[in-house]
Amino acid sequence: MLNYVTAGESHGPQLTGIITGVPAGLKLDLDEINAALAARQGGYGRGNRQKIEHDQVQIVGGVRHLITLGSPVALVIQNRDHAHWSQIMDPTAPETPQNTLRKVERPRPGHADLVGGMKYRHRDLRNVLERSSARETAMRVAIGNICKQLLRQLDIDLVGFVTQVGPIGGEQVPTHDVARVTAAIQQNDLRMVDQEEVTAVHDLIDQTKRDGDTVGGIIRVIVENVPAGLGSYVNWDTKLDAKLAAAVMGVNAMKGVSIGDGFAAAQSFGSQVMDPINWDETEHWSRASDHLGGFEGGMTNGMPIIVNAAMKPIPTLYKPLQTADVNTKEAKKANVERSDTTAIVPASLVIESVVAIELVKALTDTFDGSTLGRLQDQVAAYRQELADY
Ligand SMILES: Cc1cc2nc3c(=O)[nH]c(=O)nc-3n(C[C@H](O)[C@H](O)[C@H](O)COP(=O)(O)O)c2cc1C
Ligand SMILES: C=C(O[C@@H]1CC(C(=O)O)=C[C@@H](OP(=O)(O)O)[C@H]1O)C(=O)O
Repeated sequence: MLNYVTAGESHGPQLTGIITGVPAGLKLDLDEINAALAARQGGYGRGNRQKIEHDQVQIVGGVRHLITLGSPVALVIQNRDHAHWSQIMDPTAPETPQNTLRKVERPRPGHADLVGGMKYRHRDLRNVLERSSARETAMRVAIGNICKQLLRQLDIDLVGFVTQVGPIGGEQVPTHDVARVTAAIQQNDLRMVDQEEVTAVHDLIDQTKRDGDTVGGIIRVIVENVPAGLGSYVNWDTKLDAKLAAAVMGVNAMKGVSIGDGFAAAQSFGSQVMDPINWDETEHWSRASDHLGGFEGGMTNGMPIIVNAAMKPIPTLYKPLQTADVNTKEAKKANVERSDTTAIVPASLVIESVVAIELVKALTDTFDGSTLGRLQDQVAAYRQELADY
């Protein structure tokens, strides 16, 4: 089964990622990975860090001539900003007054600073924020894009987009058409389908920034053409909707995950929420609707997967909140580290990525993922079996 680990601090030399279980024989499109990284850097409301970075993936293991070998794939993304932090963030230089400059002692409410310091006995909270920073999500997007490329070889496509920023937007008519959504969101810098909301959201973000405040939002990922029966009802820890929820919640600043109609389903009657089953000669098994977001019993049911994620506002406020110095215990205003006003756009790419990764995990758990060819054969045979059921 595919798995991955990442390492690296926000202002350290680089991010490192290792993916195990990538099938042999997958031809990688490097430009596509780099385009995904560039998209994650963009979006309205980002801070100045992205003017410094120019994220490009280096593949340093597991691939020859752009084709995966079946061995662990190792990836690197440089932190250009490290040049400005080379002493402070040098992994091996001894501690001196010079390289402990820019100590963080006033924890920001909502960030990992205070609890991370308590747990790991750090008195310089930089030791916490450097890793809790969402800089790490650049690597998850690179890994996610490799998974997206693999899914495409199995005719599975997905897209993440923004449905709400602060109070603007909201539940739209669920759209299951990945190509249509992808085309629509490329028309604006908010990855929103509804173009009419875009100007209002720009104004909201501008005003929020002027106020020294921040704003969150809601992201949706839709996935098309996933075969029924991935995941299982037989045990709590085999349910794929639960694994997806954990992966989404594992992204920085996520506070809610729902599938399909999600919380709205709780306000509706059963007749409005269950997706009626149909069988006919051409379509075989199909559903009249997709309120349940493609899941029944923790298993994919063949309908598009719909995952929603609620992102809280960014914790670092330019008008900082009350806190206390972790060393002197004096009441102070929280630390202000350069920051985004909103990161809902990059987060939509990160959520898309973790969903892609989780689906590849499920596929390579269910089928033999040693080689792409065998995986394709097994998935095709399985799809035929489902159609014949
Ligand atoms: C793409 C992305 C960018 C983010 N940028 C910032 C930022 O500039 N400043 C900040 O304080 N938090 C930012 N965050 C949120 C923090 O990383 C996050 O709130 C923090 O790690 C605490 O974790 P938690 O919110 O999951 O509890 C960002 C999150 C994401 C997904
Ligand atoms: C570096 C990225 O996001 C960072 C995430 C982040 C945080 O606290 O999560 C804080 C900011 O870091 P910095 O103080 O260096 O600007 C963001 O810029 C990135 O997305 O590439």
